[in-house]
Amino acid sequence: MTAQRHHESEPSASSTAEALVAVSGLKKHYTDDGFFGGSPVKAVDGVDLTVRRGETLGLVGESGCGKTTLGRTLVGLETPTAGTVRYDGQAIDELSGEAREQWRWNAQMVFQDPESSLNARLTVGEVVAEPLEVRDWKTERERRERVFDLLDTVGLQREHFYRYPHQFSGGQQQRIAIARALAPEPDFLVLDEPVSALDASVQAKVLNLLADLQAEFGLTYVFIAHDLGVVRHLCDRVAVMYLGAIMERGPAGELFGAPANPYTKALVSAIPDPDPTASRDRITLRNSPPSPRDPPSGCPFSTRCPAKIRPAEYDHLDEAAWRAIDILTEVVRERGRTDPSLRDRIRSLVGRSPRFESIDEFASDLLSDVSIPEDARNHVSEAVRLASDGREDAALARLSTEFGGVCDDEFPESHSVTDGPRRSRCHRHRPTYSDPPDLTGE
Ligand SMILES: Nc1ncnc2c1ncn2[C@@H]1O[C@H](COP(=O)(O)OP(=O)(O)OP(=O)(O)O)[C@@H](O)[C@H]1O
Repeated sequence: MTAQRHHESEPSASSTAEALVAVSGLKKHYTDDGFFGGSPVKAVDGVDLTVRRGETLGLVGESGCGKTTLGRTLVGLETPTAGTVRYDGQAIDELSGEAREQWRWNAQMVFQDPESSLNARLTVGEVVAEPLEVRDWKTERERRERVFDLLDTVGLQREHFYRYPHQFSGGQQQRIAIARALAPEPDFLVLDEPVSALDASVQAKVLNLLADLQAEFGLTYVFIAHDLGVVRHLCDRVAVMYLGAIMERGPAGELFGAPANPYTKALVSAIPDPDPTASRDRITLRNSPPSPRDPPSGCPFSTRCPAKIRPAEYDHLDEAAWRAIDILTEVVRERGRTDPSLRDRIRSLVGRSPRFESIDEFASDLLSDVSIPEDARNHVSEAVRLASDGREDAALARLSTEFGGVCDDEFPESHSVTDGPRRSRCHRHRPTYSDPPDLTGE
């Protein structure tokens, strides 16, 4: 079953006044025709987000959750599969001619790895001047003057104009990349992990430079980062992404101080505490995120969520039993994903694969130390029998009917979680359920 991904309504007229970039129902799916071709990679899968003029919005989440793809789509380096990107109130797919050029000019991106983002055959001056030349901006003399000014702005020297990028350190290369991004005088920059490739000692300098540039030129930033400590320090607001969706968003201080969504709780619990004497429990998430080719049909986080809502009739099952049932469900789903003809090909290539064949053995191993009451155990055994007959869909249906709940079936709506602008996607925010509990100390 594919759950409907309802999205939030478009920003109201009053909020668009302060929105520089607003996206609604945004999707970016990649289709390929390779060996595993078929389902598209749903890198961004229904995002609603506003970036306010002059702010720094942090975009965080585990590797592969779609941050870079979303960032690239915001500056026009990717074309959305669905949804709308508005820049300064204008839908960008409706822009053409000079208006479109102007938007491309206004929205720039800085990439993680400066070395590979700079053309090694051009001098620094040529690299920075390139965007101006492409647009035939003013005279060559004026372009040269502008590049000198930009080098000065990012803390490089005039004589660096004539050198090549490889002659510089990582921090200086990132300064060159920033100068290049600033050349068209943009209002909006997507900074994709701009300091993660740099030495720790240089990171702070580049971050300070970015903060100074923002203050001087009134820039609006989307700051993509893994390092939540940096995001907390630098960003006004934060959006937490998981498997192509925004799970929570709100002011950085509030969101880090009292995360509302179970996924944010887990991420925040992993931020190292600057006070080494403070004791804080970390939430350990099991497994890795599911494939974006085949995301769960309900809540994207449902396969790993420690606060998942369980059916009331199985209140008596303990956490170990639920964990075993969840793992079994994932393994059956994984088997079901693999086309039987592909299974045969793999079998003929690598010999008999226990992963594909002995689900009974796997299940009896998994469940041997777990206490599962008889009523539940009968359903589990029936599901294993169906999977063992190659009827994974029927097995999944059985597991889902018996043990599934709202988190497996429905994409969660975005709920307001404070009086302010905080929003979180989690069924537990519905009045019928209790809020996500403290998840530490598992
Ligand atoms: N051009 C592409 N073609 C096919 N799949 C892609 C493409 N670009 C990204 N993807 C896939 O889309 C998903 C999201 O990738 P993306 O790089 O946006 O994530 P991310 O959160 O930025 O990850 P990271 O933090 O590792 O950079 C991943 O599964 C990735 O493999």
